[in-house]
Amino acid sequence: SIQVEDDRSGLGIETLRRAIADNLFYLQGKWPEIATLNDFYMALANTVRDRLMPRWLNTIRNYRRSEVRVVAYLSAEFLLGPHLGIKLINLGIEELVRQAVADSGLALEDLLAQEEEPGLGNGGLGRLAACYMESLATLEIPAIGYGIRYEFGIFDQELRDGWQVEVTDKWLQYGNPWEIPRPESAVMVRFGGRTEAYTDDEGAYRVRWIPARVVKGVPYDTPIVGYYVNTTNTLRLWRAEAAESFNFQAFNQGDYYGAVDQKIYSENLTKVLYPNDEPLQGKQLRLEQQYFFVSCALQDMIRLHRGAGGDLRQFHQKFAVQLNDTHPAVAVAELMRLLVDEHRLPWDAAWEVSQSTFGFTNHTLLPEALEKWPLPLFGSLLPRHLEIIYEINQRFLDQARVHFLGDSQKLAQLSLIDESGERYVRMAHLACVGSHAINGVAELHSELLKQTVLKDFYQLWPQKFQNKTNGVTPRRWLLLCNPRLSQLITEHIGTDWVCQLEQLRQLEAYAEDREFQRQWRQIKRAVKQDLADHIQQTLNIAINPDSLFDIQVKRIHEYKRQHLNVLHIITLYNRIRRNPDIDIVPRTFIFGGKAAPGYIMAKLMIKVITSVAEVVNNDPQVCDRIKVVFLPDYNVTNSQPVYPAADLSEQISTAGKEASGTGNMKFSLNGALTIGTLDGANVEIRQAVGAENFFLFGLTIEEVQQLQESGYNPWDYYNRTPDLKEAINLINSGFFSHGNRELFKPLVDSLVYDDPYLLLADYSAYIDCQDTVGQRFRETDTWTRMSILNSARMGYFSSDRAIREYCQDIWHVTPISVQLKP
Ligand SMILES: CCc1ccc([C@H](C)CC(=O)N[C@@H]2O[C@H](CO)[C@@H](O)[C@H](O)[C@H]2O)cc1
Repeated sequence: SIQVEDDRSGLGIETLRRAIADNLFYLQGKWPEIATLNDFYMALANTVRDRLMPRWLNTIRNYRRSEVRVVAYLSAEFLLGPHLGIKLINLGIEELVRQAVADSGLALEDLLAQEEEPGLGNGGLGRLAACYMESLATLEIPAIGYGIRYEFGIFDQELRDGWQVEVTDKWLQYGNPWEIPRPESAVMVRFGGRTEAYTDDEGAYRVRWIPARVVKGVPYDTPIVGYYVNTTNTLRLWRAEAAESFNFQAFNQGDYYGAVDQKIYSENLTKVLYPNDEPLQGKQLRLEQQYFFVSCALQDMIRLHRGAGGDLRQFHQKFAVQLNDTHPAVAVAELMRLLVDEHRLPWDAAWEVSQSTFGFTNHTLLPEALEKWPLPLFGSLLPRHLEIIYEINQRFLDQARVHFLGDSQKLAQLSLIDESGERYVRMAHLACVGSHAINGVAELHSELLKQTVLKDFYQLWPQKFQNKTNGVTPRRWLLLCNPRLSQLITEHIGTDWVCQLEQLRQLEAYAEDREFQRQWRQIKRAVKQDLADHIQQTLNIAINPDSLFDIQVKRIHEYKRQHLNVLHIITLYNRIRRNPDIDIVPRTFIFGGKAAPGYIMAKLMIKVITSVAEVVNNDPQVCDRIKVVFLPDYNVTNSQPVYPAADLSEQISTAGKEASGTGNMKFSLNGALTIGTLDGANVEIRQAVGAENFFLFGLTIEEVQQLQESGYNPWDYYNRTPDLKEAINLINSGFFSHGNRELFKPLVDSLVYDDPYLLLADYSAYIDCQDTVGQRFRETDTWTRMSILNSARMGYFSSDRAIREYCQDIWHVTPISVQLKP
């Protein structure tokens, strides 16, 4: 008898092919001959989704078991990237599906390319949250990610005449097969209004909050599949809807706008992601977004806990809640409101629970990125929370007063309320007071936190402070984005490295092996050729795959110093112009990254890159020895072919400014060598790969502080460094701007008169280091050995290692393997 597999779960190639055809017919409602590629993508996506459902529902069943402790990761951003590819890999069905799609007359690559990525984040912080969610599932840790389901994610970037132009990110226009709406789990969120004290039926003093507006929060669940495990955790993203989507009375009175204004107002709440990556905007809608998803999340957790028969006094034993920077920090006040006002726990008991529940991760030292809300705004939007924050502050300062013997200056510095001028609520302080653990994201950063922005808290609670150096998931950032290198690695050391990245160290044995070196080089060459073909097709720029691919991809920001990279390019260009026969190593400089729309200097940095590119790429004297490319719309999808293709990874931020970086890890993992400063995780990468396999340059954090204290005058460096002066003068002359001397004046002036990020001070060391890079690249075997050793020694920088540390030191949770019960 013919064995027919279940259409929904079967993994036979014929069953998969039939399931795709069925979903195309029944879900997309299309005949194959008229179906679009997107229809086939949707049909395939639903076919794959069916196959993860048993894991997902059995994992969810676990959450409800009272004895199961769950990690809740609260983040305003989750930069997930496309789903289909990583789900095929983590389910272990990639080759089966590739065959089934081929049997349907299509190519899997073409369907993968159809997916609109959910760009629900800006950069490092959002992507880290996504890597951590994937590692939590792979490590079989029960976890829920809580965030916002923005209707419009990070803008799409187009370059028009070399300038960034933002285009709305309509990621939901064709629907999203990877989410399930859960209207039955909606919760209500209040805003504005006033509070009222009253005595309850037990005669206890109580406060009620009479809101001005109520909005409905509707959750949408997305499965996060672990690698080769049954655990499939939930990412619960909240969408705002009108509590009353249509006001019939208003309509009857002919007030048609009134009938829907609530709907418009409410839905505006989760309409769009704020595209700022560091500079603060302090807009009311931003605070509303933060409070909205935090209240939804905490109400959801309390419902789950009580649903499992839990007592709220043990809430912290059920949930370990991590605050991903200060964006969800209002959670400290919201949990107190829910426990005290709604569930009538005594203040002290509630505070005990609250502090034991929260952990806080800081991701930036930039003063302009530390969130503080004007008191009037905060008080008018969240009147009850302000009262609670006053109470928390009172009790905290009483404690601090004892410790600091009434040092009022110190108390003012510690206070949750900044009383220095305009009055503000300091969200980082609220997070520190309300959490039992505070961590930075790289050793240097965590040290700087204790010495600078949070030093007073460190003095008060040294035991709370920890370091958790960032990590990246090897499933997306090696197995998925670099299948050829992954295969070479697996052929030599087996497959364990995918979940035990430390296993890569076994590659050290092959670092000098000539045949292995040849294969390693061949794969890098092939990946570079692919990127060259992509750039030729999409940007019509011909690049030489044998040139040194020198890549800097990350958000555009002055502290990341993309403009220092440009100064190197112009310096090389001037060398060629001075002596056209000069023998330089052919280089392809590749940039990518979005600028926050309101960040003028960052936008000017993009323009100077594209302007230099236009001149250098078309200058016959250069004759292709240098090419400069700005890859538009840098996002997760577009970054995946870039990390594997790099020879050189640019990590050149001013020491003390980049909290960690994670791109630096992705590059090294894929065999790129790093040119970088002693900043963020560069320090630990250099320690891991060996100083001899890392191109270090620049001022250390101590030297930066000394120079700034001793009075830094960039003009002196400009004057006494001929190559630097010539490069800056060339920009200033209008040479790259069709003679327009005004265009880049703001950039040049900021450098020669102010230079807050010390580019001019680091210029000479950078150029010298780049010359060393060029020489080393000529020594092919040496470079290949260094490249192999870089990959071999990146095991520590797996997000699995980071998550194991969070589980052990902050969340105190242990893995639970999921049984697939029918
Ligand atoms: C209020 C606007 C805003 C938005 C985002 C942020 C994030 C904290 C910025 C961010 O993404 N920081 C990056 O976080 C990464 C993950 O830890 C680090 O690797 C980067 O060094 C850090 O810049 C700050 C301020």
